[in-house]
Amino acid sequence: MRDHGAVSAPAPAVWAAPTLAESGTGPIDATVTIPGSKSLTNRVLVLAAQADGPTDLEGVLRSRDSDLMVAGLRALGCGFEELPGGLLRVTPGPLHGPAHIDCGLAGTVMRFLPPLAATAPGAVTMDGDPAARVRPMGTVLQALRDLGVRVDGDGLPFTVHGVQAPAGGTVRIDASASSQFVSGLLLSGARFAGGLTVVHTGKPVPSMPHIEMTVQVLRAVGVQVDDSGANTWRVEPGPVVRWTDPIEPDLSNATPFLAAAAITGGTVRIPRWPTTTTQPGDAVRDLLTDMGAQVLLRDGVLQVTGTGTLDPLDADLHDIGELTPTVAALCLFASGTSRLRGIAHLRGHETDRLAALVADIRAVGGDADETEDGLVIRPRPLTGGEWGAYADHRMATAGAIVGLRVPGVVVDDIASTSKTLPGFEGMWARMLGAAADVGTGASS
Ligand SMILES: O=C(O)C1=C[C@@H](OP(=O)(O)O)[C@@H](O)[C@H](O)C1
Ligand SMILES: C=C(OP(=O)(O)O)C(=O)O
Repeated sequence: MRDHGAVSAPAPAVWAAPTLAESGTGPIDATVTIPGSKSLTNRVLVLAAQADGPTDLEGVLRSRDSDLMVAGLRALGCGFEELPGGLLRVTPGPLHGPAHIDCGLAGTVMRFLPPLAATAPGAVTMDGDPAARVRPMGTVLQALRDLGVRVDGDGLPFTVHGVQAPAGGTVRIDASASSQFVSGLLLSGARFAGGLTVVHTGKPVPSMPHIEMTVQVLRAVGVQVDDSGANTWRVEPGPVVRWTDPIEPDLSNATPFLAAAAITGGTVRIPRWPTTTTQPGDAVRDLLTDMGAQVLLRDGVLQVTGTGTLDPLDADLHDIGELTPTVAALCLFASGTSRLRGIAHLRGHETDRLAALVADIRAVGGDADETEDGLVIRPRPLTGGEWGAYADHRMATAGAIVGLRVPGVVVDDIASTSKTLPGFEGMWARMLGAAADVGTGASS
């Protein structure tokens, strides 16, 4: 069985992004199979660790972020077993410390596990990559303190001193820097003796679809949630039953492939596109339609075809911030100036994504500026150059998109894609030379 014990950051790997012209295969015409959603996988893993019996999970993502979640839950006392057919069996045990948890650069691990650790008697220390240590964390830790849990530290590294059934109750937080502060508390709320009521006060919470996803998965495992009031969520204490559905593909990870079709006049199809979903990646259908691509969802397959022109965008991405690197790459090839708004919180993502995008766009001869809450991107002819990944999977895949049309783009660390999509380069190469299905298994 795969070792989920230590999931260190992969060594950086320089990658010359292939242009479509170099691939010599004509327009892209590919069907790309996308692995499971990071956000769903890591929520379902946290819930399976609290369930009333073993859960066999189908379609879970295997990547650094999900491996870190598995390792963290294992450290807290949970069992994991690979079953035939790609299933992962999660066997909940009594959760307890002492334990050490490596969060890597995974927001879902660093924000979802402290509230669970608060319910695991003993000391649980958590740390992560150097880049993780500057990500906003204090809100979750202060929330736990306000709930009577002892916590040492205000950011990574920190220690949570868990107890059997912490009292719970009402906690007020400012979640304007990350929706994950709310999701993390809700996901373990049923284990607090009095349940949890989370009240947000402050500027609007970003990434609201991700909180809707949290509410939906909690209800699917029998947890009672009241989200009827604005900025208030109530989770009742009680048992967690088993999750049964296959995990949806990661729609955000599908977006670089769809963007490839849109900017090159090719066609990309993504199977198993859900009819309804809380994944923010589903918004790519509207974004690409607004930009002039042809978008068709039929029989569970999303098909995008580039039409040869791309209109500029003026869009508020507050709810769907994780799509920004893909969208920014698309905007470089639009017919006019694009404005992306509502994404100041991206400064606390894997890297400061606004600064990183501006730096990378300029490095390949482009013209972009940061605004207070977003980006302005003015298309102009691009040249090659080094595209920095900043350890950020979505920055790396944005570089791949740009490189399709611009010779000489070199991504300085393509290995960063292993955060949520290991094997990305192989999938990309096969898309360019694709005859048939582009899965994740085979090497290129
Ligand atoms: O809960 C989740 O799974 C996520 C929530 C969002 O975080 P923010 O609210 O910090 O943007 C999103 O950007 C991230 O990729 C995944
Ligand atoms: C912001 C992201 O990740 P994380 O879950 O680490 O916050 C992302 O994947 O775009």
